[in-house]
Amino acid sequence: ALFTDPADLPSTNYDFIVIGAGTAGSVVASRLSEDLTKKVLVIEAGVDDTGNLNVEVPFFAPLALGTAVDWNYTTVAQPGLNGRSITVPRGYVLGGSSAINFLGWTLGSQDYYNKLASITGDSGWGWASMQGFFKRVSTLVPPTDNPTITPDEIPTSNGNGPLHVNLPNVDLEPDQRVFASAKSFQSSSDSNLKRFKYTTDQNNGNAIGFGYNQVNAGGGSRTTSATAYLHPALNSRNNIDVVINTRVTRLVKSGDAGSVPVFKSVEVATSKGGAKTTFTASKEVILSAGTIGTAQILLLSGIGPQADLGSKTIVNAPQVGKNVRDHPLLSLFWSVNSNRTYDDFLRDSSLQNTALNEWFATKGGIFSASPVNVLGFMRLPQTFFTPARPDPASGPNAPNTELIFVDGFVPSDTNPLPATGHFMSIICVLLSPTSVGSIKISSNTDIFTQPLIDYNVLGTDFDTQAMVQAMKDAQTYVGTSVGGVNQFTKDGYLQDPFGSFAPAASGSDADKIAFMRAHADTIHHPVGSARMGSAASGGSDGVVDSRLRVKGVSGLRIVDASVLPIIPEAHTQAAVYTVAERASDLIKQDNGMSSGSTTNSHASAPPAHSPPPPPPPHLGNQHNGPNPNGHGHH
Ligand SMILES: Cc1cc2nc3c(=O)[nH]c(=O)nc-3n(C[C@H](O)[C@H](O)[C@H](O)COP(=O)(O)OP(=O)(O)OC[C@H]3O[C@@H](n4cnc5c(N)ncnc54)[C@H](O)[C@@H]3O)c2cc1C
Repeated sequence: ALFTDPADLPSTNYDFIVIGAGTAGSVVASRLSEDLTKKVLVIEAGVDDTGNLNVEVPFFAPLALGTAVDWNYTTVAQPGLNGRSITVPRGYVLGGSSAINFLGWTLGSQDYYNKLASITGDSGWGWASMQGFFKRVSTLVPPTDNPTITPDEIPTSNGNGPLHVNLPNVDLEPDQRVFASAKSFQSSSDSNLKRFKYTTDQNNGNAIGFGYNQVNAGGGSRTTSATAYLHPALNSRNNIDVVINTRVTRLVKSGDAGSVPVFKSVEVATSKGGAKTTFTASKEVILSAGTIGTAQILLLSGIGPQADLGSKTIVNAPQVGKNVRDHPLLSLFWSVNSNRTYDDFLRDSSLQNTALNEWFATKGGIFSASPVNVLGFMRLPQTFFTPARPDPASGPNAPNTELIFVDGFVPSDTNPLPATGHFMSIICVLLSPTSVGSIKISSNTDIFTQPLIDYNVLGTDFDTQAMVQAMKDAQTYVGTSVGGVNQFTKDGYLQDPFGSFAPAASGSDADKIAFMRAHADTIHHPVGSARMGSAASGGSDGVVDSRLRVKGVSGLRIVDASVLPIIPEAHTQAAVYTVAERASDLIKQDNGMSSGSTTNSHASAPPAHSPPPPPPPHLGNQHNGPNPNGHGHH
């Protein structure tokens, strides 16, 4: 059942305790509770997801940021960004970040998973195995509303899982221009242009190419790990309890197994300085609090680098909070000769009303898809790599960079929405960054104080030069004619680079780097703070082993984005879901439970969360209701 106060839980003893009902935690809790003889407790710091339009309406995804469903963290000052500190949104809600993310559904390449297998020495992380776990997660629901999508454009890599994924419901102006360009570029004799390819499916192992953005919004509403996994388990089983509004303050040593400390107890509180309660698992505690939360909880529990924790160290785990990576992003803008872009929707509440009413009535229309219809993954030019600047991607068929085409202006703190005009934006993303950051706590802090988050954005020469190349690639993409035709300017659609981007577009590499340092952000894909160890080091560089057990302790496992030793060259949620599916099998195997379910055990439709239409939120305002955590957004 769902509880809002830990004092109301029927017991303090469970078989399994899952910390965090986020993307991974909801999968694991749901899978473990398939064994009706095992009792599962899930502890979630955040709020219920039910009835929140910013969570349910796919187009509203950006509106959830800075609200009560966001942890609302910020980074420490970033030297690579002129000392700016940037926001770090994370889901503070059932479903975790899967409930507030931008819905892109990209698995990453075969090379990525095979590299994971070779790093960890565990073939179970390789593509052949992980492709099967991916198929347990998602089902492709064809779009109902977009006649431009033909049957041969429907991706085939999704399986029959409970997460419903769709293609864009509405045709937008950049879409066919992007595809026509890619189709002509890939057959060009110019090796620079040949890097831009067309694909119908970025999730089939070959991630490279420009195609439709698959999004976890099958049927027109967002599906999350809560709607697809957690709520169906709660609705159909008595052996799973979930408590929200409750933070794990630390893991508590519950005994010793020989010389190894056992960590099967969990201390919680609902407010800073509030009463603490302890829950104990007879089998395992599974830490799924995400790259930031997991590192913070481990450090507050005395599991971390002795060099930082000093006398508070219970287990010296030098890699906790290290090896953190995120993908830098940078938005570029062009004026366009069109009045069909998103820009008017961002400015005009009557247009929003109409679109929201259509969404309520049919789950269709512009609000039924994410704000992104098309994106592409590509390699850096081969000439970019030198012995001093090797390719950091996980293999020769893994992408280095990404271009996301947006049918309107992408507003941000440093580039607010212009009052007038129509725009196309291209978001450049660096998928294979070399900058490494960290998560730390300062002494005498607690779980109610945000940790020190340092992504070290654009902290290396490789990263700044690769972003320069991505900017040039975006300009090449929209600026090149093939067979005498430029798909973007042929009918007068694309005009000049706009605003702060204009001088960088025509300027030198130094101008581009100055623009990047002033405006770059990240795309909120942090991984790595509790990484799996490498076989080459005998595991000594890992926080967890390849079965995700925390090294040096007993009873504790980590399942979330933090365990990934390298960052996927993709948006990260599909990897996290897939890792969580395999982890659920590993936990079942290690506890003598039957595993390997490949059927969809949660086939029931996500619960309908549709209240009567309220007044639409203001799309331009990203701060409608601050998170009570008050971590000082901006
Ligand atoms: C704004 C945004 C946009 C994104 N866009 C995309 C996208 O388009 N496509 C994509 O693939 N990926 C995207 N991502 C990334 C993706 O969502 C994450 O990689 C993924 O969801 C991480 O899953 P996780 O299980 O590791 O963590 P989370 O899903 O964040 O789950 C962690 C959970 O633990 C809880 N928790 C933390 N600390 C505690 C504590 N002390 N006590 C109890 N509970 C705690 C949290 O509240 C949360 O529910 C985006 C992320 C964000 C934030």
